[in-house]
Amino acid sequence: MQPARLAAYDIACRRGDRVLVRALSFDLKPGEALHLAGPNGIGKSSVIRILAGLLRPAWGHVEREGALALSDERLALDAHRPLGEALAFWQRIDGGEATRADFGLENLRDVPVGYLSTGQRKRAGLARLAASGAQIWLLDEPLNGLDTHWGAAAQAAIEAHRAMGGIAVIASHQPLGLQRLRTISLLEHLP
Ligand SMILES: Nc1ncnc2c1ncn2[C@@H]1O[C@H](COP(=O)(O)OP(=O)(O)OP(=O)(O)O)[C@@H](O)[C@H]1O
Repeated sequence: MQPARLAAYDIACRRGDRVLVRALSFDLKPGEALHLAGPNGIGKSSVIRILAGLLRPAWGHVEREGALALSDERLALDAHRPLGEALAFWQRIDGGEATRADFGLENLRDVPVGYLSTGQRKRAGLARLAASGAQIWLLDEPLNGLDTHWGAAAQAAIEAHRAMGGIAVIASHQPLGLQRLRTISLLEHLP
């Protein structure tokens, strides 16, 4: 894996006519993880979209070195295809290697993506992320909809990614059980 880096310099986030977050800076190197914390509506998803390059910061800038993959509530898999086919299709496009992370999807490979339950959809999204080969993972509420077992499996997959030199940014209002985790509360970055 090429050395990755993700850094934010004095970022401000505006949505509509409201500034949500200001003066947010960090610098993440291989193996590091950041938890963006804060209550509903504070701007966690908006910051993730800025880091992904999908939303322009009102101020400041982001520097990325390495490929980036995003997992959020929008499942990036074709709803009408069987899950196994949908994952294989994107794995060919994304060009990643087969992942060892187990999201318990083996028995669901013939089920159309659109029929998956909330937790199964979340696991499918994480499986696509894990198979992408991207060094930088952006995860927006990765534990939402997951039971205790699969919540722990998702966090184990993040730890395995870090152990291989990957970077993870996790936006979540829930506590996380990751090692050496840096936490930034967006409550400390209100305008
Ligand atoms: N396109 C938009 N235009 C204007 N306001 C928006 C837009 N998208 C989101 N917002 C507002 O920005 C604020 C932050 O939303 P965001 O989804 O980033 O918060 P969050 O911290 O991720 O919340 P949650 O924990 O509920 O997912 C909310 O008040 C939301 O209504």
